[in-house]
Parts: sequence; C-alpha cells; structure tokens
Amino acid sequence: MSLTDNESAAETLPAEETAAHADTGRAGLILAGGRSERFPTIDKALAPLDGRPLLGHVADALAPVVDERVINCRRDQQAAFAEAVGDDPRFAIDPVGDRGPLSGLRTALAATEATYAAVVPCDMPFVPAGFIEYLFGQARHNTGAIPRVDGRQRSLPAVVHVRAAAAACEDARRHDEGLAAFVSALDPVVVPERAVTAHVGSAAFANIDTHEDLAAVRGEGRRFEG
Ligand SMILES: Nc1nc2c(ncn2[C@@H]2O[C@H](COP(=O)(O)OP(=O)(O)OP(=O)(O)O)[C@@H](O)[C@H]2O)c(=O)[nH]1
Ligand SMILES: [Mg+2]
Repeated sequence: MSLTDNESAAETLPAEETAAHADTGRAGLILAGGRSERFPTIDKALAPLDGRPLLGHVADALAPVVDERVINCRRDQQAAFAEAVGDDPRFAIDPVGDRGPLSGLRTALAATEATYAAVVPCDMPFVPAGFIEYLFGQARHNTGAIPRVDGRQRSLPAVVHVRAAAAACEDARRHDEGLAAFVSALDPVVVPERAVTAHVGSAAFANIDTHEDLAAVRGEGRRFEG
C-alpha cells in the first residue's frame, strides 16, 4: 500500500482508531467532600495553617504544575471553599454527598478533559509542587504513579491517567470497594521509597485528621519544597 493509500485510509477511520489520544493537559483534583468528623467544629479544609486554609495550601501547590484545578466537594461547601482559595478554581459537586472518597474521585475525574490528573486530598498541606511535578513525570506512559512512604504504598497523593482512572473507579465501585481497590485496579507505578525521599521527606505527606495533628505541624511552614 502506498503512503497515499495509507493517508486516505486514515482519513476515513474515526479519529479514535487512527492515533493515540491527544494530550489534553494536566488537571489537579482536590478531594474535599468529607465531613471532617474527627475535626470537630469546622470543616478541616478551612482550618488555618500559617495563615492559609489547608485547602488553600493544596490549591497553591497544584497551581504551578497543572492547567486547571478542580475541587470536589458537596454543594453546601462550595461558597466557603471558593472564598478560601480565592483564585477561581473549578468545582465538581457530588451529585449525592457522603458516598466516600472514591465517589468524590469519580465526580472529579468526570469534570476534567485533561489526560493526566494529580489527586490530592484537602488535608495534605505540605505536598510540594516539585513533588507533584515529579509524579507527573513518573506517571507518563503509565496508568499513574503513587509514592511509597514509610514502608507503605500510599493511595494519595497520586497522578493518574484520567481515562484509566475513571475505568478503575468503576471497577472498584462495582465491588463496593474504596480507594485501595481503586489503586489496585489502576495498577500505577509505585515510586520506590528511596526515590521519594530523594525528593521530599516523609513529613511532606503529613495529613491532618484531628486538631492534634494540626497543632503538631503548625509552624512547620512549607519547608518541604522539592
Ligand atoms: N466527595 C467525598 N469526599 C470524601 C468523602 N469522605 C472523605 N472524603 C475526602 O477524602 C479525603 C480523605 O478522607 P478523610 O481524611 O477521612 O476526611 P473526612 O472524611 O472529611 O474526615 P473524617 O470525617 O474525620 O473521616 C478527604 O480529602 C475528604 O475530603 C465523601 O463522602 N465524599
Ligand atoms: Mg473519612
């Protein structure tokens, strides 16, 4: 078959069959639809750390390394979150709230056209932009990348291929399972601990569940730049 024949054959095939999907950029998905039950009195996403709400720290870390940021939450959280972040993120609102983090992730994934997405929970304020960038690099040509920290593989933060992750969400949900099942269905690259610690200390992965957790990290600042 001549080159010309090839070209005309390609023209008649649907785009999906002729080429890999075009890269449509990077998203940053922030999971923030939980009830913060271990953090009484306020939504932990809004809890201040060094003068900025936790959610703001996560949004700031994502800003330099993604094309768009999407916050997943319930409708009743949206106005306060928009004000807290301040620079016009998009929202992916759970159609039904309180269905767990995997359900929130599914909502967030459906809200972006990006090829790859970083997924960070609102309560992980010290993950540096440089490390998220590194995870994007590790995820390239794979279904995603997650770090091994302190001897165990973490579900989050993650960088995921959006289409592969949406399919893995469906697999995990079909079996009524959570984030760990999602990760095993996705089968991402697990970045070895030695490679992770070459970029950041394990304190970068501190997550805030209680007022005590927050008190313990107050004043740490953003000293985990990677
Ligand atoms: N959309 C959505 N996100 C959730 C839900 N539950 C937890 N998350 C998010 O998943 C991440 C990890 O969850 P947790 O650390 O347990 O947060 P949480 O559920 O708000 O806190 P607790 O009530 O103390 O368990 C956080 O970013 C939460 O906002 C939910 O039912 N829906
Ligand atoms: Mg919870």
